[in-house]
This record gives sequence, structure tokens and C-alpha cells, in this order.
Amino acid sequence: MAKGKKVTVIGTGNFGSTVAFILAMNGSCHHVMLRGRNYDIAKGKALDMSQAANAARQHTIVKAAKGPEDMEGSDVVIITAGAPRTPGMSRDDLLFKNADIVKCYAREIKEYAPDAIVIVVSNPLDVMTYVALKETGFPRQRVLGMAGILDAARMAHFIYEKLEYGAGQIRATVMGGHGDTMVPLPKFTTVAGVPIEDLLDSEEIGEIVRKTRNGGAEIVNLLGNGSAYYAPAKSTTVMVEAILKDTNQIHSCAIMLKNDYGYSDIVSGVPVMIGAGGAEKVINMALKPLQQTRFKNSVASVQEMVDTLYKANFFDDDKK
Ligand SMILES: NC(=O)C1=CN([C@@H]2O[C@H](COP(=O)(O)OP(=O)(O)OC[C@H]3O[C@@H](n4cnc5c(N)ncnc54)[C@H](O)[C@@H]3O)[C@@H](O)[C@H]2O)C=CC1
Ligand SMILES: O=C([O-])CC(=O)C(=O)O
Repeated sequence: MAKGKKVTVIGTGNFGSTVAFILAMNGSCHHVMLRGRNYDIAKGKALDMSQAANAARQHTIVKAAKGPEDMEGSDVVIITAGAPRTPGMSRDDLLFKNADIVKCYAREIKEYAPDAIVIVVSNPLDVMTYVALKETGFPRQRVLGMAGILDAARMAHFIYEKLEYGAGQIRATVMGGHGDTMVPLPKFTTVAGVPIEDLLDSEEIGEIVRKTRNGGAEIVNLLGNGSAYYAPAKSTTVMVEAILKDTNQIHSCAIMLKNDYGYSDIVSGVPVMIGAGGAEKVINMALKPLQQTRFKNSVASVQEMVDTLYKANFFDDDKK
């Protein structure tokens, strides 16, 4: 492989294609490797994106992987392979189907890209991140799940809808799992530095919190045959660029907790500092009792699904 930063995107569906396209349009890295189930489709998309990069005067080259060995030398590998939900489903309904897919690709990454930082996006996100961590055996800093940036972007959008000003200046914070129990944090949310509690009343904030939790489902219901991918893909590239540029910026990401917020050996979304080594530091915020209770419930819902996998002997016995 020629020199330069390399990102492999596993899965060439809506999410994977959009992530690869944004990376190519931004010139975020030198090489994007698309690994899909169907080589011709991956190759067709790779050619199209490489040509788009030329039109955009960017240097990024997108290629299709013939096999897992083409992941070699990846700095970052993004796992997007997996079924999306359709109307009426929760993300959790994808548990067994997507766990098998993520397990298979995590094993390939372990073999062919042992130094990569892995970003998981397949749902249910926190459990899939747990599966990828256990199956690669990588340190927790190098296996992250993308959700918090997306959920915060949604919250920011719903705040804008209410205020009708401040778009692009709203900094929202969402912690916890990427599911119905996610924990939007109005107390840590500002518009150009102004706390939203100074701008909106508690009823309006409550509505924003509910809309944020339902943000994915709202789009699933509108699309009818899949889920959101523009905001999810953009949010993922924020993480990729933080890693490749070693920005040391703070984003909410899913990570294996290790005495963080009082929990260990379970994945949840918390603020982390992202740099060249992945999640180089977990930021522990002082949560109020109600926020702690909501975070606890969110952690418990992820734990329940992890336990379901263990009960089904999904993991090799020695992996817990
Ligand atoms: N973390 C987050 O915030 C978000 C997560 N997602 C999740 O991302 C995943 C992908 O979503 P989309 O790209 O929109 O779906 P899609 O249906 O457009 O693409 C799915 C991709 O997974 C591959 N795939 C499906 N079954 C496979 C199997 N058995 N083996 C290997 N590859 C397989 C397909 O070939 C395709 O490339 C879903 O699980 C979805 O729920 C989606 C949006 C946001
Ligand atoms: O809602 C879904 O199933 C996809 C997803 O995670 C999101 O858009 O937040």
C-alpha cells in the first residue's frame, strides 16, 4: 500500500457509501478502502467516488477491497455492515443478526488491521461496540462506537427549530446508550455559550429531549425502508478526522467503561478526548442525581442485551 492515511469502510450500503463519500470530498485521508459483500458494487462506488474526488480537486483515492487482506495498513476501520431497522422495529431487534456480522468483521480486523482504530456504527450500537471490542481483543481506546455526536446534532437541530436562531452555534450533549434510554443533557447544552435553560422553559426543553430520543425512529418512519445516513455519516467522519489529525477534541462516543461514572465492563456513551491513539481520555462530568439515574437505566438496558448474548453462548467462554 502506498504511503498516507488509510480508512477502510466495511459495508457499502447507505451509511458506508455516504461515510466514504464525505471522506473523499473532504480529502480526509489518502486512501479509502470499501469492503462490501459484492465486489462489483464496491468497485463501481469506489470509481464513482474517486472521480468525484478529482472533480473536487481532492487527493483521496477510493478503492474496492477484493478480500480482507486489503484492509492491511488501515489507520481506521469503520464497521457499517448490518441490517438497518424498518418502521415498527427498535434498534435492539437487530441484536442477533448484526452481532454475527460484526463478530465476523471484527475477527478480520484483528487479523488484517491489528493496529487500526475501529469505529462501530452498526446497531444496536453499544452492544455492537462491545462485540467488536471482545472479538478484536483491542484495548478499549481503539474500539469506539459512533452515536453521541449524532444524537447531539439532532438535539441541536430540535433546539434550533424551537428558537429559530443560533443554527451552528448550539452545543448539545447526549450521553448513555444509543437507544430509547439515551440521556440528553440540557444542563450541559448552550447556544453561543448561553445555557438553554435561560432561553427555553422546562416544557419546551422536555419536548426537545423527547424528540432527540425519537430522532432515529422519526426518520425510519418517514423513509419506510431504512434509517438515516447523512447525519450519521457526517458524525462518523468527525471522529475519523479527530483521529487522523490528532485533534484531542472532546466528543461523546461509546466506549467500554472502566471505573467511569461508576461502571466497568459495559459500553456506553460518554465524553472522550479523541486523538491519534483513539479515545485517549474519558472525561468524567459531575452528574446530578436525576442524570445519574437516567444514565444507570441506559447502562442497564445495554447490559441486558449483552447478557442475552452471553446466555446464547455468542461469545467464547473465556471472553468475558
Ligand atoms: N450508530 C448510529 O448512529 C447509526 C447506525 N446505523 C446502523 O448502521 C447499519 C447500516 O445502515 P445502512 O448502511 O443504512 O443500511 P443498508 O441496508 O443501506 O446497508 C447495510 C450494509 O450492510 C451489509 N450487510 C447486510 N447484511 C450483511 C451480512 N450478513 N454480511 C455482510 N454484510 C452485510 C450490506 O451488504 C450493506 O452493505 C445499520 O445497522 C443501522 O442500524 C444507522 C444510522 C445511525
Ligand atoms: O434509528 C436507526 O435505526 C438508525 C440510527 O441509529 C439513527 O438514525 O439514530
